[in-house]
Amino acid sequence: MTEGMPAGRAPDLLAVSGLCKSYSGVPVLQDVGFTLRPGEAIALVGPNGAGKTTLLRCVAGIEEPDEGVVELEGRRFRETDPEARAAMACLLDDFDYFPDLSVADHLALYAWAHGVPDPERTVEDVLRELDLLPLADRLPITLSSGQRHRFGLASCLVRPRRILLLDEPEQRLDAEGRAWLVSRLGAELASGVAVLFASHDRELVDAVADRVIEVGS
Ligand SMILES: Nc1ncnc2c1ncn2[C@@H]1O[C@H](COP(=O)(O)OP(=O)(O)OP(=O)(O)O)[C@@H](O)[C@H]1O
Repeated sequence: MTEGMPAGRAPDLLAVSGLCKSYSGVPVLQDVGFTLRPGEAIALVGPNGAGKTTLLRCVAGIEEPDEGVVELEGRRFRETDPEARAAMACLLDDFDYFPDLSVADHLALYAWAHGVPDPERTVEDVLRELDLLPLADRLPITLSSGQRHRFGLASCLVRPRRILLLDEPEQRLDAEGRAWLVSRLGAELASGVAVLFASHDRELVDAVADRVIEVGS
């Protein structure tokens, strides 16, 4: 246990401190800081343009903050560090895929690249869970926006993860999909995965988040 840590408190997985980010001189993030422990969920809330996505992108290392530090288990987080990359599964605005690989092939490649022992089995299980099995052989471009969003969520679930970073994971999901999301995120937390997510869905936030950060206030 870390010196000085209260008994029973898990050590921080992620520690964010002093994050500042401006675009063209206009401040978006000003001195943002928080910590996230295993099995804990933090929701980022706030109106359109508040800075939620910017904060997630800075934490994921996709965006360079003007100031501030992101640490994974006490070490500075670098996207180029394979260990750090292996820990963080992200679904951000700009989910990218290989346009000429089928849904299943894409996910299998992803699982294999992350060292999952039985990629095909893992992919099949996740496709089934997300109702994507009938679409396994389709190209991503042929999916509806909701199906493509499920595909993005699937890409986070076929790989190992200790932190899930999700930007509006509820978007484009139908009612059944939203109920699934609540229960899946609950299962992730129960297994010790930490979740940092931005959301406009109050029900999802209330059901999943241990703490809420109002971004931009
Ligand atoms: N690359 C960029 N260049 C310039 N301005 C940007 C850039 N990215 C974001 N912004 C601005 O930063 C502010 C925060 O944007 P951000 O996408 O982080 O907000 P958000 O809270 O995620 O919004 P939403 O709820 O609409 O998704 C907005 O004013 C946006 O216009």
